[in-house]
Amino acid sequence: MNNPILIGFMGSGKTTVGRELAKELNIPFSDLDLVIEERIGHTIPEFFSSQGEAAFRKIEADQLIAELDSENILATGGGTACQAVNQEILIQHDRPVIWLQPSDETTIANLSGEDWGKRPILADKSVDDLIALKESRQEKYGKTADLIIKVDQKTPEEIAKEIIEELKNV
Ligand SMILES: Nc1ncnc2c1ncn2[C@@H]1O[C@H](COP(=O)(O)OP(=O)(O)OP(=O)(O)O)[C@@H](O)[C@H]1O
Ligand SMILES: O=C(O)C1=C[C@@H](O)[C@@H](O)[C@H](O)C1
Ligand SMILES: [Mg+2]
Repeated sequence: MNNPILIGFMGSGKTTVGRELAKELNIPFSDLDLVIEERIGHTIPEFFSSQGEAAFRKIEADQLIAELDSENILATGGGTACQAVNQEILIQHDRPVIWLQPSDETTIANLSGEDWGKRPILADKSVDDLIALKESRQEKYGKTADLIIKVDQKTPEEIAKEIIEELKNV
């Protein structure tokens, strides 16, 4: 099997479900955000405030290519699949790209509390801004996705199992 790549908006569960999927399939897991944090020696919010988003996007694109050299299940960052350069890479690759798709309500619930502050893109943003950003990105995720998985009211384990079933048909 070509191991899947998870895409989707912040809080859709890419990291959480990716870990579960890797456990179920007994395949190593990589999380692009975490690999980048190890590489730069700072948290992503720290890097955004010192170097800015454009610098982050360069490293993200570079690290995406590096991660695709491995067979690990890959959880991308929330903006990875929205960058044109990354879309090219994801489309050309023959690994299945899975879009985790939550409702607005689930997105807000998943990002409330601590998780909001860990995402620099959300700094100083309201809930309405968050929903507008999510809406503006939908078409971009759709462009690269081979499979859409709706995640509302499902546990990470259930989502992982559904992905495994659906992958048999991709
Ligand atoms: N299916 C789920 N059921 C319950 N909680 C969930 C589910 N999926 C994710 N969460 C929770 O939502 C929060 C965000 O999840 P996660 O970090 O996996 O999202 P992400 O898509 O990786 O976000 P980012 O794009 O910012 O990396 C976490 O606190 C996680 O525990
Ligand atoms: O949605 C985004 O643009 C981001 C999501 C996070 O996963 C990180 O990759 C970073 O905070 C940017
Ligand atoms: Mg994540």
